[in-house]
Amino acid sequence: MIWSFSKMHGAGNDFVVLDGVRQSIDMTPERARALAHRQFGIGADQILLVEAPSHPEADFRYRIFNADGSEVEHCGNGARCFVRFVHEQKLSSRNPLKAEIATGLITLEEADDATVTVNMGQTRFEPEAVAFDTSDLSSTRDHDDTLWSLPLDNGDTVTLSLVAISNPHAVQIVDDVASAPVTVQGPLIEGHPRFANRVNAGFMQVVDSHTINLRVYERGAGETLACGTGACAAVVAGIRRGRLQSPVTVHTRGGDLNIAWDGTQITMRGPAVTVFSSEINIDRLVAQYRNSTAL
Ligand SMILES: N[C@@H](CCC[C@H](N)C(=O)O)C(=O)O
Repeated sequence: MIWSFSKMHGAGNDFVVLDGVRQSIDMTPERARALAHRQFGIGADQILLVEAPSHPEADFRYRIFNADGSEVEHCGNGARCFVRFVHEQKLSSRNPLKAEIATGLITLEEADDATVTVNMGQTRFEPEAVAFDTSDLSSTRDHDDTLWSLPLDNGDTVTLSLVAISNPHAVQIVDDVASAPVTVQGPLIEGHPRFANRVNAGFMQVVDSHTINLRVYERGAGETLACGTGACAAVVAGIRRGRLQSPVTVHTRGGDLNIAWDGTQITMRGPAVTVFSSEINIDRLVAQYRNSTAL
């Protein structure tokens, strides 16, 4: 079966985007892994699938698969690419658009300067919202936030803010993102047994009250050049901790994102870029991927 796709990125967080409205796409974890593989596939942090909605108020349903094949609740950089894709592929000229994600509806608007603004939906802070087991763990208060001290397997203890932007995030403040132990602590936090559904691990350096530097070790994808929901989670955590004021410019390794939070609504503005569009034989790709001796 031949699938048309676009290769896109939002601040360097890259995607294979598929139109499941005009073509029949049966996505499986293995197909997502094969498409996302950097050597044996097209290569992507996430696979995005645009489908017809089931919600009466939505224009489309927007589904997200991590590079490891897991289907997840939200993807901020992907949401911006989703709108650009829908407009470029002439699936709809509507602007703004409403998209159905796993936890509800999000609103997205493309601007004349080629940026996209997304109203990111609900924000929650209870440990249950990120499926975090707090039993016998110590916590402290920092302004409006609760910080959890989590011992890691390597002997480090990290101090985490918990934020769900539909998907789960654990954010810590570090002195310097360049030297932060992202690749050591990231996988230990991501796969910590206290997070029943794993978690995205954010490392935020506060530059001033309207600026942060951010790196995120993403659940199911490893460290990416940018994470949109991670940027939202970091900004919300920083505001709740009294370190930041809305709006905030988030410098990531792949570019800048602008995040605003009024205590209820969180919006993200940033770029969405199409690299190329092409076609792939998905059955042949998966067969080659299965036969690869290197995996
Ligand atoms: N890159 C994304 C987030 C993608 C999903 C995440 N890895 C998860 O598992 O929740 C973004 O831009 O938000």
